[in-house]
Amino acid sequence: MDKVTISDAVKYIGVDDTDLDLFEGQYIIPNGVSYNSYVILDEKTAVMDTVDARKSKEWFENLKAALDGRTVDYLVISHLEPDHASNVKALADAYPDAKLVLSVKAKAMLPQFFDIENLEERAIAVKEGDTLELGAHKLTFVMAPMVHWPEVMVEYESTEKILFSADGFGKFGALSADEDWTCEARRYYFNIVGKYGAPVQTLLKKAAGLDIQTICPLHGPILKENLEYYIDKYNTWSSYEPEDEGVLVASASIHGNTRKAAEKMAEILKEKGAAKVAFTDLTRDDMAEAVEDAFRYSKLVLCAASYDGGVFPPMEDFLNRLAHKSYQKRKVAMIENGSWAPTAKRAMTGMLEGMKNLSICENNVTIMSVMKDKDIAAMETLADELLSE
Ligand SMILES: Cc1cc2nc3c(=O)[nH]c(=O)nc-3n(C[C@H](O)[C@H](O)[C@H](O)COP(=O)(O)O)c2cc1C
Repeated sequence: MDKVTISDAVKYIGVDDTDLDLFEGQYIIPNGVSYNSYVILDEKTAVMDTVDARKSKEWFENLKAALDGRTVDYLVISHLEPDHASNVKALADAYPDAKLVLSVKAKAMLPQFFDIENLEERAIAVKEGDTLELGAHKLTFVMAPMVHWPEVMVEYESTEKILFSADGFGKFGALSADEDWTCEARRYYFNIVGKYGAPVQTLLKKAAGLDIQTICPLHGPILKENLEYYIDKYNTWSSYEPEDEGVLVASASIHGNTRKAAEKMAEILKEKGAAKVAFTDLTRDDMAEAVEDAFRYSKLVLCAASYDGGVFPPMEDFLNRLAHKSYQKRKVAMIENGSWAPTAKRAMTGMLEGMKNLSICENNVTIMSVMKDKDIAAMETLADELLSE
């Protein structure tokens, strides 16, 4: 915590969590995650969100140290997800004079999580553009519904030009981890916020009207420099445009023959000059990273075994996840494998049909059990079609 510095008046009081097995019950986090929280010390004090219940003790210690004997005047609640709001009641109880500042929707949702006495008197429900004076510092509230919960708001502090961006611009990885921002921010974005591109675009348009010098998200590092880079990434991601020209080859193989064909396809694509070819084994690799790469690149090759009159479940799972996250605007090729009545292509096509603006190749390939020379020739044709504009 000591190394995270924002300013004399704005203190970081968040915590790292380095031994959580799965974030949101499904995402591996090899380098942990941080639950960020901040306190603004002015004539009035404002705590900006709390943290996950796993780290309550450490967070309260950080809070007390930062307050240095002062009390909490306001707790600003950007949204109610438990990884940030778990300590709302604990703080409300520990500081009975603190007011809870939250969106109108958050106020309505709060009793689902906590029974807070005198909520009517304690809550300040804010709307778009409302402000809160703390002294020299002033918060302006900007509603961000469905980024990625309905009650979300972000806060802009105009004296120091800080955007408290809720889960926006967050990433996996504890603050103690020394790692690249983009990879883990992209994996976080597409798997957690991905479905809500349009609300993110709306928020970005509002943010464009603010003079922002620092972004304080609820996960990951505080962003102080080169903010255009991060905002530009969010613009690309939330508009569902490919970030990089390239192909993700995704393989779902039972006994290994489909995987061999997938690897051959990756080789062919490289030989034919694909800008970048990424590969994922959907039976073993991180599914969240596969989703991330599907959005990152402009093209996708689905290689799957037939299974019980449908498609091998790891591929079904992958496509289901892509559908959840509004996968769109990409070119897709398919290679299916089967031993008696191949059905993978039909099943995959059915799942792709519900997605917007996909261009599906015509020369998709069917392999019967083991890849033959004629299959390789067919894959060459498919690669040409996929790489053509
Ligand atoms: C449980 C199970 C169900 C299968 N269902 C089908 C099927 O419906 N149609 C078909 O043609 N092949 C089916 N197969 C066969 C595989 O799709 C086929 O052997 C394929 O070549 C396997 O490729 P792989 O070596 O990549 O696993 C099934 C195999 C298993 C194990």
